[in-house]
Amino acid sequence: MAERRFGIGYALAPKKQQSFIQESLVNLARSRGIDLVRIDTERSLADQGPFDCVLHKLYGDDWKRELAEFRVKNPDGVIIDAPEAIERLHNRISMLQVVSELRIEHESDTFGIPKQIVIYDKETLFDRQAWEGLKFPVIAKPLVADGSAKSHKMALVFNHDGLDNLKPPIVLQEFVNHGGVIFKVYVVGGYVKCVKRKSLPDVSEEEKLGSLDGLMSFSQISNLANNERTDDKYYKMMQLDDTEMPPQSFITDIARGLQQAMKLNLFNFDVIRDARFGNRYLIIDINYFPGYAKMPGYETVLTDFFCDIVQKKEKDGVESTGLDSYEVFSCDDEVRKIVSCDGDDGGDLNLEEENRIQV
Ligand SMILES: O=P(O)(O)O[C@@H]1[C@@H](OP(=O)(O)O)[C@H](OP(=O)(O)O)[C@H](O)[C@H](OP(=O)(O)O)[C@H]1OP(=O)(O)O
Ligand SMILES: Nc1ncnc2c1ncn2[C@@H]1O[C@H](COP(=O)(O)OP(=O)(O)O)[C@@H](O)[C@H]1O
Ligand SMILES: [Mg+2]
Ligand SMILES: [Mg+2]
Repeated sequence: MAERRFGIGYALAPKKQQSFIQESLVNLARSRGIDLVRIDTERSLADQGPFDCVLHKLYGDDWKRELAEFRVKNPDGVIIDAPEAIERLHNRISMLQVVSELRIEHESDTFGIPKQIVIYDKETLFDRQAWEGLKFPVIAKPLVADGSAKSHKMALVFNHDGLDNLKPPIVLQEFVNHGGVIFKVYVVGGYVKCVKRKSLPDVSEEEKLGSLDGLMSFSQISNLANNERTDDKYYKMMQLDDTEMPPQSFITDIARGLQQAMKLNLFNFDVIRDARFGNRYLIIDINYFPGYAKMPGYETVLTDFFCDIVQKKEKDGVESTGLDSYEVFSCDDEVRKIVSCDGDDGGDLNLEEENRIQV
């Protein structure tokens, strides 16, 4: 009998497609019975395929409608992941709210998020009362995290003078010294991998007091222009060798907790270790469908995941995958309100190029 083959359609932005859909991944998947097929976003999704599974990272209501139509016409198809679940990550407040709701006990380590406030208008930005409990320096982040270059444009703000350059809606988050190294935890279904990356350097007491500009801007600090991130040379170059990793079981528990709470399979989160304590970890960012190609052995990890999904679906039906795509996650009205901020209201830090941090 001919081997049963499975079709997985992918809908990705061109840059993402280029980095993720590598020949090595396509070939490995094919050798294990899975055909990765590009979805033509100019045509109706429901008219393409047939797909056992749809993999996607696209934004907007049109795309959500395409997925809804696909779901109606293909009740057996799996959508990874549900657009409603992904939307939580498009807003830097709702993104981290889920962390505060996790209950994980660990003998020696604790976790949380940095102190932060959301600012919707200039008036509140300069209102000292709104700032109660928050200390300089702070990082100003655009409220919306929609994958645009603008949504990654941040500023380290040292004092009130630095506030003039900010354009709400923004999140102001306390900057926490963490030894210049960030931990990125990649999750693919049941797989969890933690790697080290370069981060912003610590800020000394003198720098806190002496900054003339009041603000320095930066963007995507943990991403290098060159691609050599996974080998020994990279770690030496970045002097990451000496940094101790967080306990694996602790990180895995957080990853599983986040996965269950968010109902997502493909994401990563950024963690820093608070230099004041050494056993206190802070989650600062969660990203949907991150740059997996940077993960060592990504082809095998992703192919294993694809096989797992289609086999579960084949054996026990779509419900068994745990990926019923239109299950809307429960959230309160406030979250619902702030996650639905489409359009050009994502805040813009409006920063001068000369303020860029050199690392
Ligand atoms: O492109 P890459 O490989 O740098 O991946 C980006 C991620 O880098 P990471 O894997 O965390 O190092 C990146 O993570 P950070 O936000 O930089 O922590 C984002 O996930 C980014 O997606 P988006 O622009 O937020 O939609 C990711 O960009 P897209 O590939 O999804 O455009
Ligand atoms: N609260 C914080 N304290 C210290 N450094 C931070 C903090 N928040 C962010 N950073 C630094 O800024 C970088 C970008 O912030 P992040 O929230 O991850 O945004 P992005 O979505 O663009 O990756 C992080 O990788 C880290 O180096
Ligand atoms: Mg990040
Ligand atoms: Mg991010």
